[in-house]
Order: sequence, then structure tokens, then C-alpha cells
Amino acid sequence: MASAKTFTREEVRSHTTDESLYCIIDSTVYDLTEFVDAHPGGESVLRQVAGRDATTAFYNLHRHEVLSKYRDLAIGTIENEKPQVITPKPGDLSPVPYAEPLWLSPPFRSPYFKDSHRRQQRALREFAQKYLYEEAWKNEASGEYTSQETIERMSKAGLMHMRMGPGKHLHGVELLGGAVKGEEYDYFHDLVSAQEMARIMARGAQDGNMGGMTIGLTAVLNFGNDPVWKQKIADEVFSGKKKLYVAGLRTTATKTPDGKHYIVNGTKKWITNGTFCDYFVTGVKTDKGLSVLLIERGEGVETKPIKTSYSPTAGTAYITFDNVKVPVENLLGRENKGIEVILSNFNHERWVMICASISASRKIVESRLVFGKRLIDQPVIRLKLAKMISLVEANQAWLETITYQMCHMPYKQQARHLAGPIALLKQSATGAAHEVADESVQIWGGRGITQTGMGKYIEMFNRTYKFDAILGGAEEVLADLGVRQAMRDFPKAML
Ligand code: HEM
Repeated sequence: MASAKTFTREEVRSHTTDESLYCIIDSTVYDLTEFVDAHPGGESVLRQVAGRDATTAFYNLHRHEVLSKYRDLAIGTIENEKPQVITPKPGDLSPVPYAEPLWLSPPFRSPYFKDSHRRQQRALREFAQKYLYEEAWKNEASGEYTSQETIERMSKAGLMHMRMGPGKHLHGVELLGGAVKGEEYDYFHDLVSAQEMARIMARGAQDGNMGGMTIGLTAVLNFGNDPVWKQKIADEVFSGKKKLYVAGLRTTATKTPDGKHYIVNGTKKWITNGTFCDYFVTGVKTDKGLSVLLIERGEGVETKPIKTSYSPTAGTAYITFDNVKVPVENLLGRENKGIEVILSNFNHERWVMICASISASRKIVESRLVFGKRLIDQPVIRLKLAKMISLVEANQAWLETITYQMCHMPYKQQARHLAGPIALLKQSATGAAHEVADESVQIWGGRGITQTGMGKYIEMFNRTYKFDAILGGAEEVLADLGVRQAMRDFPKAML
């Protein structure tokens, strides 16, 4: 917040030297004297705007959030002028058209979302902006992993529990300081969680921030054979003390002669979160089929970081199991029937990816609308924006319809009736993300491939959106699955 002091434009014009260098941005006066040498964009650009109004120059290169971060440089405002740019408070909704889903955009209404969803949405947006956003973006640049302090803060707010979707594990848990009761958490709350987290737009950091537990811990909770053992694992992961992810299938497990252990050997090339995980939910080949084991990091488990164009902070790794001794109690589900474990969570996993992909696409539409004001004068740009908005809105509406079915179908029925629609929606959402990513760079030009400044979301989205088109089933596979599932219900009689 700028101090209450006011200046005339004439007064500011006299501060142009190294001893005292001011400029005006959005009717606010900034004293840049001490900042000139530290400015990431260099000193000469600031000297060029010394004593002048630099609003246009500033907003051509930076996101507004930069001014919030450097608010201490603001020393007052221009007499009889009011800043025009809105500085959002943590938790605020965006006033930009189509920047929020319709249920969050008055005067539109929704039959699906209730007060508890709105409370959760607001609390989660505030939490993400206050505690997750800055660190996520810092880690994207440095390659560091989410700090233990943040993980513990998330755990305390119930974010770990929420990531697993509705269920008994939420009962009695206070979520977001009481904004939602664990017992009332349904798939629309789950949608809110996935979509709000995606708005941080630092994709790798978010995946690295315990992203893997959504898939892996579900398998432990649903298929762990000993209630005490699985509660111990769940407590460790929910409290943020241990991290867990899913590893691959190119591994074999042979039982020891005394029947007490499996000996696991093999490798897996791509595993997100792998570098820092403590537990690996791993598909292994056993004598008569596929089985799933929870393997703890220890002797014989080695992870090596893999460099990706996607993100240095996601913890992507190559993992090797070399004669790893795993107790038989760590078997999830039945021996040789691991496919039940693997398939059981596919729908929810894909649905979470859809939520996030649509939300991130929407953030890109928002960026385009905010920064494209002058460009919007051109019909060709309006046409591109119309396409982007339509894709996002159509997929969101389809998502909400499917989510409603999820709220009213037992899990078995979901698997029977929703696998096809979820597969089709996923390929639709990631196909739309491809078009949104492409069009946004097309309109944005060089800034869309710049990692700093106002194009940073677009650059990040372009680098990472493709991940969703592959993860949990490639677009082509899912399209095929969707149609095959539909054909299963095709009437036998000739039409
Ligand atoms: C209060 C005044 C200013 C602050 C606090 C500020 C801060 C920053 C920061 C933090 C960056 C790093 C990139 C980012 O995070 O967006 C940056 C980059 C840059 N700034 Fe500034 N800046 C200010 C004013 C200006 C002005 C008035 C100009 C031009 C006339 C300018 C030109 C640039 C350039 C060319 C870059 C490099 C572009 C990039 O990295 O994307 N800055 N500035």
C-alpha cells in the first residue's frame, strides 16, 4: 500500500538522478533510487523512465503481482488521481469475464454448488495464494522441492486428506480451518480442490508437491490387507512425514522360500516425485500375473533424477530396484490380481487431471483477456478468444455433469457407466488445452515463450500441458476406450 503522501507530476519530474530516482506507475509514485542496481530488467530501463509515467512500459513487461511484491518502493500517489488497476487480495475472485467458472460468476447460478463449496473455494484460493504460489514459482526456477514447512502447513489445513477425494479418511478432519466438514466433502468439493490448486500455474512444482499421493495412497487405503498397517502408512503420508508415489511395471517379484518376503528387481524410467519419495506403490510381475506392492526406500532402492523440459522441481526420476526385500504384508490387494488395484482408481485419477487441465486452460484465457485489451480491437484475435472461451466453457459444463453423476453413483456403478464419458472428456479437455496453448502463443508472440514477466503462465502452460494428454491414458487410447464403452451398450436389435 502506497503511503498517504501525495505528489504533483511536476514534483516527480525532478527526481531523475542516482541520488533520487522516481517514476509513476498507475498514479502511484515509486522511489527506485535503491532498487535501480537490483532491478532484474537492468538499470538503464529505469533511468530511461526516471521522473516519468512508466505505466504502459511497466505493464508491457510485468505482471501486476510484481508491484505487490515490491510494495515498499511505493512512496505515495499523484494528487487528485486514483490508481486504476485492481490489486486483488488473497482469495478474491477475478473480475475478468470468463476467468472464473460460471458458478463463481454472478449473476449466473448453478444447481450443483452449495455454500460449503463456496466457503471451501474461497478458503483454498486464499491458502494457495498466501502459502503455495510464491514458493511454487521460486522452486520452478531453482529446482528445489516443496519445503517441509509448507507440507506440514498443507497437512494441518487438511489438504492431504482432501486430495484423496471423498471418503472415510476425511471423517473427523477439520478442513481449511473449518470451512468444510470432512463428512460433507463430496466430488464437487474435490473438483474445487483440483481446480483451485491448478490456478497456481506452476505445474511441475504442484506435481512435485505430493501430487503422487492421490493415486498411490488410494491404492494403500483401498487395498491394504492389514488395517493397522495401512493406517500407519496413511498417518505418515497425511501428516507429511513420508512421501509416496507410484512406480512402474517393468519389475519382477519372487517370493522367498519361507514365504515371508518378495525379492523385487527391475527399473522404471519415468516416475514423478521419485527423487524424494519414501514409499513406492509398485506394479510387479509375480509368477502368475501382476501384483502391487508398497516398497519402502531402503537397501537396493536407488533413484536418479532425470532432466525434463517439463520441470526441475517435480522430482522426476529413474528408479532401480536391486534385490529389494519387501515383506509380504506390503502386498496391496491379491497376489497376481494387481490389475484390480491398478484399474480401480483410473476414473478418479483421470477426472482429477481433467479438472486441473480445464482450470489451467481457463487461466490462460484470463491472461489473454487481461493483457490483450488493445489486441481485442482486431477481429481475428476476437475469433481466437471466442474459440478458447468456448472450449473451456464446454468442457467445464461437461465436467460438472459428470461430477454430478459421481456424487450419485456408488463406486462400482461409476466404473461401469462413467469410465467411457470420463475417457472422452479427458481427451476433449487435453485436446482443448493444446488449442488454447497454441493460440495463446500465436497471439502473444515472443512473450509467450518467456519464463519471466507477464507471459510466464503461457510459457509454463505450453511447456507442461502436454503431460495431461499422455498421463493416465493417451488421448487416442481414451477416445477409443470411450467409443468402445459406448458400443458395449449398443442395442442388439437392428436399427
Ligand atoms: C516499480 C518498478 C519496477 C519493479 C518493481 C520491477 C521489477 C521487475 C522484476 C521483478 C523483474 C523480473 C521479471 C518478473 O518477475 O516479472 C523485472 C524485469 C524487467 N523489467 Fe522491471 N520493474 C519495474 C519497473 C520497470 C520499468 C518501468 C521497466 C521499463 C521501462 C522495466 C523493465 C523490465 C525489463 C525489460 C525486464 C526484463 C524482462 C523479463 O524478465 O521478463 N521494469 N522487473
